[in-house]
Amino acid sequence: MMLEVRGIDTFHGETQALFGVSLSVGAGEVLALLGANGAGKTTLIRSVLGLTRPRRGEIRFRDKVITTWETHDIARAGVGWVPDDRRLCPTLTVAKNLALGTKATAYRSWSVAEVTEVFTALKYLMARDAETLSGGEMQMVAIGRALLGSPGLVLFDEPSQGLAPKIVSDVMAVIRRLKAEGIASVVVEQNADVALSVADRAVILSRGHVVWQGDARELAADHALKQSLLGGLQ
Ligand SMILES: Nc1ncnc2c1ncn2[C@@H]1O[C@H](COP(=O)(O)OP(=O)(O)OP(=O)(O)O)[C@@H](O)[C@H]1O
Repeated sequence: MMLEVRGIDTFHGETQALFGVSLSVGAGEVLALLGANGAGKTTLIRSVLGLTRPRRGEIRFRDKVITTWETHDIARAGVGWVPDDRRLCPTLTVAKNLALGTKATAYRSWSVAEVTEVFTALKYLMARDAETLSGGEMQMVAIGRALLGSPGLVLFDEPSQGLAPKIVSDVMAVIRRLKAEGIASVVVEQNADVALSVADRAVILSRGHVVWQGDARELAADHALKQSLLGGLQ
């Protein structure tokens, strides 16, 4: 198993955001993590990354308990992150932003040439400061940076948010390519149909609780189930 989250309770101050949440992601598996605003999706990602630590429960990555590891050690173990707000260094060039994310792990390394092969537009943007990029271009840099970090698992937080349909489909193609190479992904999405189009399995959170988990295709095909679980979110 690539990632196993077992019964975590995570708080922001005194406010509990996750209640006994458990989920798992196998090698090369794509998990869609769905739910309304405030359901706890980002908190789950932050818990895995050691940014907001769970008070109870356990997180394992490749059978190692990482619950109390430092964030940089979790990254070095092969957990990649594409944050919803991209988190680029605004006054550094695209090339420097990509270089900052580059590291070796136990997983396959990516070259800048491979990243620009995936996102061809990046080739012509290398010398531009990150703050001058469009939202879609920033997202490509954020994903490229995650790939250059040689991940075995990538946590995508709202990858389609604010992007044109063409870029959304490029991003989903990257997730499929990662899968073909055995790299697992967790895809947090407000847009359920986009995430379900690439996912093997889905987990739905509601107010910090897992309320459904199962086969992504089954959920995608069952309009009534989607409606009852996700309401207007599809
Ligand atoms: N820094 C914080 N301080 C206090 N409460 C927080 C903080 N971050 C999140 N929360 C609360 O924790 C709960 C879960 O939030 P979280 O951001 O994980 O949800 P989400 O599913 O990612 O939502 P969204 O789709 O809106 O990003 C919400 O009730 C939110 O208000």
